[in-house]
Amino acid sequence: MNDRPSEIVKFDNVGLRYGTDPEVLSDLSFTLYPGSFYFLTGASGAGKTSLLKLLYLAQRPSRGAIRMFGKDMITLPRERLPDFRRRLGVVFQNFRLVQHLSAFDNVALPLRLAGTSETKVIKAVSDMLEWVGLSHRAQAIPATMSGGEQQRVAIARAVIARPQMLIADEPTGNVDPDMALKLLRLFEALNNRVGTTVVVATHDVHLLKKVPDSLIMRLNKGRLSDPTGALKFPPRPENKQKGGL
Ligand SMILES: Nc1ncnc2c1ncn2[C@@H]1O[C@H](COP(=O)(O)OP(=O)(O)OP(=O)(O)O)[C@@H](O)[C@H]1O
Repeated sequence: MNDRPSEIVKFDNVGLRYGTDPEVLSDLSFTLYPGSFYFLTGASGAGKTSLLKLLYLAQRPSRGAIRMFGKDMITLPRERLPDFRRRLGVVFQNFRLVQHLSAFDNVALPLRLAGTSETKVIKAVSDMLEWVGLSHRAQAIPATMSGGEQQRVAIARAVIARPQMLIADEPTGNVDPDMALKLLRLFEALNNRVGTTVVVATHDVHLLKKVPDSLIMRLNKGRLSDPTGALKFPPRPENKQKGGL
């Protein structure tokens, strides 16, 4: 039985200010649908990271309503947030790898937290490291890795447990164009085969054209526009959720 909500995220008139500063996000009203692939674009300082922080529940809005997974996130008790965060895979702009753990153990974290058997962890993490071209760096700790390598570890960690929603902040900012495309294909595979809703913030306009079915959200000085109009009539990806990654 499919008990997934018909919308995964709903923002209604959301605003965000830091302290007493003017709002950095204003009047955001939009819906994200399960299984869709969204790009969030906008100039530096437009508010992309701030919007992603609201999505990955690191920040509460100053006003407005946010529903995620069918629940009101504004009134949700703080102690229930971890339940919802576990459904999300997040690629942070500054990676946030655990510095004393190897690449392998960083990627394994979400599976081990979920109680996955060690045999399955070894297979899944080895396959994932191979996909992102880091098999030979499995035992390296983050401080000895390049920015691009750390970024790939962060991406592998975010997708390994097949989250319901993947939120990625400039996930290809530190890799060359070939690797950027490969990582995008990984997100697409997760989106197509597992049905993960994907939200990727990027400056890179070339990236947008690489995912034909993607929807574009554009931020300009904290306000959202929808240049393709697609957000108003989001596709219902009934043909997704076909199988494993
Ligand atoms: N913790 C904070 N405290 C105060 N102001 C902040 C904070 N985080 C972000 N801002 C301000 O909010 C605005 C939006 O920043 P944000 O990082 O969300 O934009 P962005 O579009 O992600 O930028 P970039 O592409 O450069 O990462 C900026 O004016 C920034 O200075």
